[in-house]
Amino acid sequence: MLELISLSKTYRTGDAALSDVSLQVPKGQIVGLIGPSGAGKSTLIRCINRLVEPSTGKIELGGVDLVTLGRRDLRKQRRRIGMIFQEYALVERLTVMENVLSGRLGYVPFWRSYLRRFDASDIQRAYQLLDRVGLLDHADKRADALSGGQRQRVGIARALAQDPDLLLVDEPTASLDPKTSRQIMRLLTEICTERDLPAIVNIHDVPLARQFMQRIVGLRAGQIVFDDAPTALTEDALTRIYGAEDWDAMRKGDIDQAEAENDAIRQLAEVGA
Ligand SMILES: Nc1ncnc2c1ncn2[C@@H]1O[C@H](COP(=O)(O)OP(=O)(O)OP(=O)(O)O)[C@@H](O)[C@H]1O
Repeated sequence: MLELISLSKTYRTGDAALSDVSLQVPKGQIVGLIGPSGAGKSTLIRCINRLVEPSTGKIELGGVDLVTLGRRDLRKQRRRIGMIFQEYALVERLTVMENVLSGRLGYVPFWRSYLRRFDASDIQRAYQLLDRVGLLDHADKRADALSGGQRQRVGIARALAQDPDLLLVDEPTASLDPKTSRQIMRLLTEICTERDLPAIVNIHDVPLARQFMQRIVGLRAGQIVFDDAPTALTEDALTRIYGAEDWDAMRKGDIDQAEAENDAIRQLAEVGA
């Protein structure tokens, strides 16, 4: 389980990005983090893996407080946290297999990682993970030869190669088309259930969050203003999270996008007819 206890972060500039945030994410639960720009979503995720130092509060993962760790222990604990990024963060010139194996680098001694020598068991596991994300046939391809959706699948397999106790996922579908986005979200939710993994997903797309998340946490100005099941995410709740003006604009954007998709499907059907 992941537990945030009264977490606050004020940047040196004086920006209070998080104020007294408390949150428990049990094993196997996937939580969607939504909120307007500047609400503190990235700061929250970055505090958990200590890319940003929290100002006050505790972050416990399976009972270990991540905030007070020294450098060495922090490196060890970071292995337990799998990160998945919007822009995939793959090494483009390496193969799919090598990218997945890089998830093991925190576990192998430096000289072996330098020579990129991995145990047979690591390699076998990487094949299993590639099979799970549907990329077994692409193991030897270079990462830059893959589509966006395939790259994100490699990103997921790499995070799982770490054998993580937590997944932190930063806008995983922001660079993908709507259909591929749904496939990636489905894969992520299935994986969290199968592995009993807690996950926090920073997600801008409200309809996608509603469709796939088990729980939604809404941040506004660094505070949790909504924490409930997707079914409770009413227009009122969304107005509370985003403010009336922004939510109206977002809703209109979603309707325009859905209409554009329907138009495209209709036109394609007409061409095919
Ligand atoms: N490195 C930094 N130094 C100073 N202030 C920062 C820094 N990073 C973020 N902030 C401020 O902290 C607040 C929260 O920012 P954060 O990036 O966490 O929000 P967000 O919800 O992830 O926004 P977005 O959806 O636009 O990515 C904002 O006011 C932002 O300006």
